[in-house]
Amino acid sequence: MESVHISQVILHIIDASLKTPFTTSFGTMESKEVCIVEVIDQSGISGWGETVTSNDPDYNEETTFTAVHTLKKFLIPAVLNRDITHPNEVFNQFKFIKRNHMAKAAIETAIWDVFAKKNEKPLYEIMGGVKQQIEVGKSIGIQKTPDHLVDRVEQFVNEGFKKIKVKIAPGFDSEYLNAVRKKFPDIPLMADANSAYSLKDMEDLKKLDDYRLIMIEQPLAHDDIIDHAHLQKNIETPICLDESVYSFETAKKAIELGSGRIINIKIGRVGGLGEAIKIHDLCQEHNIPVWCGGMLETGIGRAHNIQITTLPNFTIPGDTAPSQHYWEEDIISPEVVMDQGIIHIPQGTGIGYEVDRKKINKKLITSINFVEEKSLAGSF
Ligand SMILES: O=C(O)CCC(=O)C1=CC=C[C@@H](O)[C@@H]1C(=O)O
Ligand SMILES: [Mg+2]
Repeated sequence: MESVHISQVILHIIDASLKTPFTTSFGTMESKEVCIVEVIDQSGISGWGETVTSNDPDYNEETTFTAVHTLKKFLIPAVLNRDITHPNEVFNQFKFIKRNHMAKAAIETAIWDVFAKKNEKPLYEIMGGVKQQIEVGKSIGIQKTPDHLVDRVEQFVNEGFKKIKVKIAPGFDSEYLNAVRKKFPDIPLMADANSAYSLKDMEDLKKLDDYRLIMIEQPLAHDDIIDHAHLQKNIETPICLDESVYSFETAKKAIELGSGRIINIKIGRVGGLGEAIKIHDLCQEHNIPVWCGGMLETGIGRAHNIQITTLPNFTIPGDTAPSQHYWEEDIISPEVVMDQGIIHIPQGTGIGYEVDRKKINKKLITSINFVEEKSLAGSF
């Protein structure tokens, strides 16, 4: 395989407004600033990634502002004008920087994309993907009433989604799940609590077993694997970890402790594709199924999610709904579409979708161009 030499990086910072506000136990998102990372190889080929941060540090400790700072001051200098033999080495090159995984993933995934394009292969082939199509799930934010939730579930069941994920929190759980199960007794249904509960809620959490959920995602604290292990011993419903598993090491520890039986892999949360593939492989060795979580990405991040979902142990439909579920207009072409709950893997090189510069420019707040060390000067 041909190595890559990144001779230029451009950060395109855009304002991305969701079609429908998205409510979870920690708040409602209507729009966010996204830093689109374009890395340009000396051959002129571009690779693309994006920050999956939001404007507030409500999912993890990062924001788009912190990510742009970390990219400018540390991550871009670490790869600019250097030869990269394989994108697998990039995460290790960043290890002098603690955490900041979403910032790292934004540029590491772009390097995977440009590497695949330069070697004229689809990204899934470089990663060891085995599927030509993937099943798709839909994540639904907290709704005003149980009836509103049932209506949304009905809409998405009719669209053919293979898994329905509903957000829950204290006061928005049993009544809502009961209403959905009454109308849809057999659909593959899961709930995501985004750390809204604690072990003090054990009796409420035990009630979740009444709804035959395929999993309960991240019920307890965002940085916990001990209480989750205790809870898993007390409920039948498989626990799926999201926020708690931010690295290969935390995945290893969570598996050893029995903190959960399923892991939601998010490329941004774990620091990039290299780390995500390592976690996938570890889970496969321990018969822990994984699926690809979503972070309300634009088409660039969505394309990376689709590519990684072709790996064999991604056996549960991910939160990879089509572009039109999020954006009036996505920034890729073609947009991500779904056919009765299935996305067909694009056969183009790299991420398989073209990035539409005109559509980026329509949402552009600012762009920052890095061609050599001196352009890294300046304050923030
Ligand atoms: O991108 C999607 O459709 C999934 C969105 C989603 O469920 C989430 C996005 C971002 C943070 C969380 O609120 C939540 C999750 O925890 O999976
Ligand atoms: Mg989650």
